[in-house]
Amino acid sequence: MNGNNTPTDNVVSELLEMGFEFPIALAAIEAVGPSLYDAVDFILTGSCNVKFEPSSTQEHLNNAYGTSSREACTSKNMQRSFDSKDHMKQALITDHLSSSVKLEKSEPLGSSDTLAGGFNIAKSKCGPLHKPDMVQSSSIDYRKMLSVESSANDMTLNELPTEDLCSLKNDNSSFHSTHWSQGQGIDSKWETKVNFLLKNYFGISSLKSFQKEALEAWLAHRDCLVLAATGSGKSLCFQIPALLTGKVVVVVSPLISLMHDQCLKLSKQGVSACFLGSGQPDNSVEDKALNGKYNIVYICPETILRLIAPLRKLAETRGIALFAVDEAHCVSKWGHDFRPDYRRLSVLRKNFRTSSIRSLEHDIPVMALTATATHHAREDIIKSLHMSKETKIVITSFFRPNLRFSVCHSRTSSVSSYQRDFKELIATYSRSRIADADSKRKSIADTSDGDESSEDDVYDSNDEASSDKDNIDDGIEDNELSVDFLEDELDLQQNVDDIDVTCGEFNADHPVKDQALYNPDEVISDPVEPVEKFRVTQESLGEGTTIIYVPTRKETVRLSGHLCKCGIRSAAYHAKLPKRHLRSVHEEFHRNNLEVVVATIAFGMGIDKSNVRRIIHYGWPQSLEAYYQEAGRAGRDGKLAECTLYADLSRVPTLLPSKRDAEQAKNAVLMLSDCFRYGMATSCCRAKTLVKYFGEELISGQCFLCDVCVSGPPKLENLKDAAAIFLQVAAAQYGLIEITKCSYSDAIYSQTARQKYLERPNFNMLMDKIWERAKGFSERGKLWWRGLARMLEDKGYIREGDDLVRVSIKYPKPTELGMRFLEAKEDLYVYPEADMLLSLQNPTTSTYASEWARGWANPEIRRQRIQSLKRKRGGRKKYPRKKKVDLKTVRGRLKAKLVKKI
Ligand SMILES: Nc1ncnc2c1ncn2[C@@H]1O[C@H](COP(=O)(O)OP(=O)(O)OP(=O)(O)O)[C@@H](O)[C@H]1O
Ligand SMILES: [Mg+2]
Repeated sequence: MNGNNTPTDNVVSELLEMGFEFPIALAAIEAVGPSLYDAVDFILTGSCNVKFEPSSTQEHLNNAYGTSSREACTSKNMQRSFDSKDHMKQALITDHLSSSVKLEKSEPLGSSDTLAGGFNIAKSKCGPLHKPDMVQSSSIDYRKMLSVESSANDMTLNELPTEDLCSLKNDNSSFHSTHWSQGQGIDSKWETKVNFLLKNYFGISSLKSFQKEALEAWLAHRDCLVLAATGSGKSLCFQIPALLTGKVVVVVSPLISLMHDQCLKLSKQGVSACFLGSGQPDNSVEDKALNGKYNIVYICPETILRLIAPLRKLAETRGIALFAVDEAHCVSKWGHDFRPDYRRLSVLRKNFRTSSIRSLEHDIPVMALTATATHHAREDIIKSLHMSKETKIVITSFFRPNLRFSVCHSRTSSVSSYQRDFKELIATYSRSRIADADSKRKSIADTSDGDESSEDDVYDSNDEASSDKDNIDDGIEDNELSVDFLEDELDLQQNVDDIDVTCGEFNADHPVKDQALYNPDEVISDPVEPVEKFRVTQESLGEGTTIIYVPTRKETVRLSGHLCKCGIRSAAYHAKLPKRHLRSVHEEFHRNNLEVVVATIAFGMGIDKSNVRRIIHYGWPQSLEAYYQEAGRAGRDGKLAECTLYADLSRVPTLLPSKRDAEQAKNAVLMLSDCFRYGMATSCCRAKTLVKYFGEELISGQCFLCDVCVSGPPKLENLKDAAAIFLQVAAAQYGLIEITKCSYSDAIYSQTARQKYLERPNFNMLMDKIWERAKGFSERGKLWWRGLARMLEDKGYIREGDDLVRVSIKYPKPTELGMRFLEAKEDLYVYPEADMLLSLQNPTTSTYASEWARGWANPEIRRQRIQSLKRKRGGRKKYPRKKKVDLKTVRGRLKAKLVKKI
């Protein structure tokens, strides 16, 4: 940040970076002064704390977005919001945990310093443990949170006072002693014991087969790599060993919020746990963890590297049953979420083996778990973690039979696209709200009124046709990043912690006692269920929540604003927003108070909410790994859920900026390229493509649900002639064929022209030649040829002339295989892909460069072109003219900055 900037300048730039509009940022600063924290509060919450009731949402929106934002920012409204600021201020660091938190007035709270030390969870008042909103309905007792030591802290399985657990204790006392030795007490009956634990702690009737395999590997003291679909239940594989042995299980996890949520869940299930993040260490929680007070200790990779020595001690005293590396794809440079610290976890293997700790009978096993790792990534994980040669690899099907995948063309990010693409979503939520309880009649009336007007306001069906046409961009190759992408988007490459505590402790609450509460219907279905269940179904998706992933922070704010305007309870989520807001969004989402969260990929790993019905990607994801991981957050209850990718199929996606070395950059392009091909495909089942990417063949051959399975592929075409011309032109340019052999009449170039292009003719040059010479193909736009070139490249007929890796070929050079195809004059039956179909639906008269250039010499043509350009400009966003700005005033300086940014 510039040293000359005033505090106001800095706050405004920060707000702009967060995605807020300039006038709103200014208005907020005028209202609350140059405090970033207060300004964000002011914008996001208006006159109240973040609430997502329809009325307040509307107000919140009016304050934050669009034309109404200006009205809302009148001094009266601002004053009202400002007056209530104190009311919404976060009093304590832990306030963000839950709005259902109950403060015990009789006992004053300590200072926030004390609170930062950690917190204990009181007994749950919630219902069955496996209820999706169980975590939300809990209450946190701050009195207990403040107690330095709770007797429950030391509670082990043996001491839990329920009848069931007493019987468990009697049954399994041998393996709950502090010095339980792996191998002792675990006999052939281990499965019965595990089933007992499953029922009592997790409300689950039996292990899935992959969980059983992973546990068997652990029992045999083997390292294990578990690859199982998102939401399939990988956590149990490392939670059970802690309960079975009474030893500690250390889990490496990448995010504090993820660790926090898992600890909270475990405490409800009767398992004590804590997490140790990477911030300022809290010695009391850390000490207790290292003294073996908790069954499960979650640690972020940086911290575990710091704690190797005390962990070795722990291994010798209470004992460590297992090291689990969760979200293990973070280890791999070939993965989509690489974390350098994960790579250093090989220290675990080195430091916790019999050769380095004498009292150990066996090396402490390492279990790595992930839902998304290709073959390459798997090898990398095993190698990087120094896992043993005997590592057992447990793989389950990646297939999620209840997910309906589809791809739609959309320009995205333009308001007209929002109106068209989210019309159905808005209608769905409006309908479900209208069908709500009578007691909410008033708010229903408000909402439906709002919807009607908003539809009138925002949706104009006439607009659809015109914007559809606008949507096709035959200019294709646009590798330049938009202004939005040029902002600092580095954090988009990573998930974000929406919690600002560095550690926390969670004591075991009572596990489920009443088996009658256990409802098998609510348990997630096995991922390899027969597909018949969902076959040919158009059943409604039903109620539930939606996550929309967008590529930029600005867009989270913009799209969420649009949805709110249309009456949807929606909120934005991205890494730059204050943690308190993020945590609040997280919780309101889990409580079903929010219908839609519009987020960057910061709304990340480990979102374990059962009723997410739709995952919408609004813009190209960066890899299929990331896409599948994010899509996997839908339908965890086993019911039908939808995963839709809206992308501009006429444009080649670009990589978001990030620090990458040459190898990573190459790999990132390859991953993006696979993603692009997934979007373009029209003939292969989406689910099949996705699981194949992870090395699995779909047994049923297709999912019967996705857009391709439902609509079927397009008509098969023989593109032999087009392919031949493309290859001939390319081969002639490279001098690979005798010019006289060209089948089209005048493909002969002058020697100088040939010389000029000989070195490396690019795709556009080839297009000019094709249109110039092969008149029969003039109705096929560049987009169509781009599709054909991609097919030829995939078949190995052409390759990049400069040997660089690109998402879409730039310098097509025929290969030997391509030349053989050309000579053999073979048929080429293919299904046209998405961009080819798009091009044919919106034919444009193709002009080749030389003709186009000559046009400028003709005054009449020149006049027409200039006029048409002006017309086009008129219809587009008008950028502010460079006005003279007064650099002496704050407003002037900010305006100058804004104009510069644009
Ligand atoms: N054997 C089982 N039977 C029924 N439900 C189970 C079983 N094992 C786990 N589950 C449930 O599956 C849900 C998801 O579990 P978990 O969070 O461990 O998934 P995951 O595989 O780690 O997902 P992710 O890849 O997103 O991290 C949990 O609610 C859990 O209770
Ligand atoms: Mg998990």
